[in-house]
Parts: sequence; structure tokens; C-alpha cells
Amino acid sequence: MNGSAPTLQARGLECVRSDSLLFSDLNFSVKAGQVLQIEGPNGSGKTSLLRILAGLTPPSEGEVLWRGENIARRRPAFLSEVAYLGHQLGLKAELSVEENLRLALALNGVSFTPESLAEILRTVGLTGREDVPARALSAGQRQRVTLARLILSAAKLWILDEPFTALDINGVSLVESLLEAHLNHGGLVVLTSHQTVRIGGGLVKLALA
Ligand SMILES: Nc1ncnc2c1ncn2[C@@H]1O[C@H](COP(=O)(O)OP(=O)(O)OP(=O)(O)O)[C@@H](O)[C@H]1O
Repeated sequence: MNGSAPTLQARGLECVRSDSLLFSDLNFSVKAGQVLQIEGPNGSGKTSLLRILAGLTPPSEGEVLWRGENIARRRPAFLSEVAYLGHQLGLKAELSVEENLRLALALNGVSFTPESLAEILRTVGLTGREDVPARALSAGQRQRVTLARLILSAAKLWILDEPFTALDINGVSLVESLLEAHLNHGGLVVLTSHQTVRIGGGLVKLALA
């Protein structure tokens, strides 16, 4: 699945939830170096769309293509290239910050050294919190652990549900610089946010009603 250019395409996507039509005939394309920001009021279907794009939920109609191929047909190859940061952050409450990171990396088959781990923790502002159990972290600190996982993942496509939530001003700047770096390395991002995303270029918006 690495053969063709990294592009995420939605073709005729429809989503029905609890007998309500959230959206239909949604068509768009995101390519390397671009951020697609999905906007819309509460309940308009932003998270539902992200879950479809991440291959977690099938659409009721239409298809999602990654590198020109339907993600449902090439699931393992697609999942190896995508990182999804959802509302449920997926941290183990009893494990420390460092243990959570080591676990996520091992599960994803990403190699690391004590030095690279320490460097990432410094980048996300968690130096000195390595041994704190996740349950004792603040909401913003938990969000920072998931940012560390994101940086360490080799995923080409980042799908981020409200990545700025719970973060302070420095945290927001951190996410913006991570986005810039990811785009400069040929990455793609799809995110939801109720706030203005400040990146240099490549920002495309999609509004759900
Ligand atoms: N698994 C589900 N089963 C039934 N209904 C669902 C399910 N997931 C979402 N919904 C419904 O679909 C609608 C859209 O939800 P969704 O979370 O996609 O909206 P959103 O735009 O992300 O909202 P917010 O801005 O509040 O995060 C809501 O009315 C929600 O109750």
C-alpha cells in the first residue's frame, strides 16, 4: 500500500446514527502536506466522520480510499500508517507515564532508546513526571502523553479529535509545531477543532451542518 502517493479520499460518504442522517454524499481529498479541519456544531457528526476515516466504523454509504485503495479491503496496511487520537485517550490508569509510552510503542512495533524516550518527554513537557501513574495526571498532562505517542508513531496520517482540548497556551503552540513538522515531512492530518488552527499553509476546511 506504499506504492502510490499518500492521499486520503472520501467518496460519497454517508453516516446514519440512531436513525438520523448526519451527513451524506461527502467527497473530499487530502494530500501530503495538508490539514483538513472538520468544523460543525455539537452533534453534527465530526467524531463519527473521523472514526469512519480511521477505519473504526464503516460508513452507511460510500468509501474511504488511502493511496487509492479502499481502506476496508487493505485494513492492516492502512492501520499501519494511521494514528488516531480520540476522546478516549487509551491510557492505562495504573501505569506510569513512561510505562504507558513504552507499552504503546511496543504494541506498535516502534523502536526507541531511553534517550529518545527522554527527549520526547522533554518535548511534550513531561520531564519529571515519568513515574506518575496516568490516573494522577491532569487532563492536559494526559493529553501530552498521547502527543508523545503521536510523535513516536511512524504514522503518515494523523486523525485527531479535538487535539487542543485541555491544553494550556504552551500546549496549543506545541501541537501547532508538531503539526507543522509532520506536514513538512510529507504527513497528512485530519482534525476536528472548535478553534482557529494556526499553521503556515495547507489548511483546508470542511463544514458539517
Ligand atoms: N455509537 C453511536 N450510537 C448512536 N448514536 C451515536 C453514536 N455515536 C454518535 N452518535 C450520535 O451521532 C450524533 C453525532 O455525534 P458525533 O460525536 O459524531 O458529533 P460531533 O460533531 O463530534 O459532536 P461534538 O462537537 O459534540 O463532539 C450525535 O447525536 C450522537 O448522539
